[in-house]
Amino acid sequence: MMGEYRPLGPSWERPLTSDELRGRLVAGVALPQPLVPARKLGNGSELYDFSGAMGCGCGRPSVCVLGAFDGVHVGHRALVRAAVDEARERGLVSIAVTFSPDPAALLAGPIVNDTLLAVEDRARMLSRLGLDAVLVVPFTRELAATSHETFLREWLAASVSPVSIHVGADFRMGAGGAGTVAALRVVAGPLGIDVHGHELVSEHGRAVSATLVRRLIRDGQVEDAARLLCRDHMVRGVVEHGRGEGASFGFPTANVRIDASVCLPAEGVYAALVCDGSHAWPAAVNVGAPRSFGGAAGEPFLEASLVGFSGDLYGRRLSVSFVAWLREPRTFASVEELEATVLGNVAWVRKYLGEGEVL
Ligand SMILES: Cc1cc2nc3c(=O)[nH]c(=O)nc-3n(C[C@H](O)[C@H](O)[C@H](O)COP(=O)(O)O)c2cc1C
Ligand SMILES: Nc1ncnc2c1ncn2[C@@H]1O[C@H](COP(=O)(O)OP(=O)(O)OP(=O)(O)O)[C@@H](O)[C@H]1O
Repeated sequence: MMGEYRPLGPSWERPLTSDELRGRLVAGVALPQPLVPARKLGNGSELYDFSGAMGCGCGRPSVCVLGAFDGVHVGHRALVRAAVDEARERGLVSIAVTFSPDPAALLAGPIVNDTLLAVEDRARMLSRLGLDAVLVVPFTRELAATSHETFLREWLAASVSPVSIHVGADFRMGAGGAGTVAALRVVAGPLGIDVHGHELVSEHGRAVSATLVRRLIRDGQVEDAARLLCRDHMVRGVVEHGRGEGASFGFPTANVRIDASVCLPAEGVYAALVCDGSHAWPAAVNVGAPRSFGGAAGEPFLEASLVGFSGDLYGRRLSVSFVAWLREPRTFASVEELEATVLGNVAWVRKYLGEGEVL
């Protein structure tokens, strides 16, 4: 039960149970799950050795999965499962080799609000899928210009000794994206490394990708995104002082400065779970500066009205997990209308996510 995310479906015909709420927080790594400290390797990459299988070096033969794995969506999970299964059967070490920043982000230029999971949360999420280790390779322009032959022979083979590599059928790496599955096989074969190119996991005929999940989130379709992520999309940030008027409206709010580069959902109002690391509350969340008070569309802004919380959260680091879309942002003609509408949103949250503290 714990750690399981089960979508309720579009109907919301019943409230989530407290087990389901806790399960969603665990599945989304909103709770602080211990993560082994990363070990810096000579080549600048960082190794998270979850099972201790890597010992003092990376010399043991391994089964590898390769890619950015932003979001750790259902397609990434299938690939990791195949690698973990093979490693278990053959008594080998399983390892995800991932890159930071996401190669697509670096190559596309400065993209704001795009990351689904910060690298530590990505490692946390991958650790839960049974992998022995995650290697985070710093993705630089120099690495981008490195050929797939060089990366495979001199980099990968030297650092994680792969005997088998699992990637998606669309995978490409190395300079100019020349390292397709077929091209990797040409280089890997003589080195005694198998390359498995897996058919992509699809939904409704569309391959699942981090790009698709980002698009859904930016459109406010957080429940569809959650189905593909197997968890609620979560962002983290620190509580700052706002204008302080919310308290007098009958709904105090925490203004959260979201970490830069995180993929923020479409402007609008959501039902969410807010967690400070040890406690969590249901919340009605507004994304986007309040338009009734001169806020302009597009300003990065998030405020949460927590159900069952009273106290001070200033300076605290919170996670916000988006559970359901409630409505579009509005410019209200009067404070009374604003207050009634927001209190109506809070009532929805109270009904479906509970009356107060989840943890
Ligand atoms: C769940 C929720 C929904 C909100 N929806 C809107 C909205 O649609 N339009 C708007 O102008 N402000 C909206 N607000 C923002 C309020 O106007 C804001 O909380 C109020 O101005 C108090 O801000 P302060 O805490 O910075 O003083 C919403 C706030 C919350 C918590
Ligand atoms: N739907 C999928 N099914 C199976 N494997 C996948 C799927 N999507 C990606 N992969 C594989 O997972 C690894 C990590 O891929 P990557 O991080 O590039 O994912 P992505 O979701 O396609 O990202 P983006 O949309 O940003 O390009 C790669 O080997 C990739 O081929």
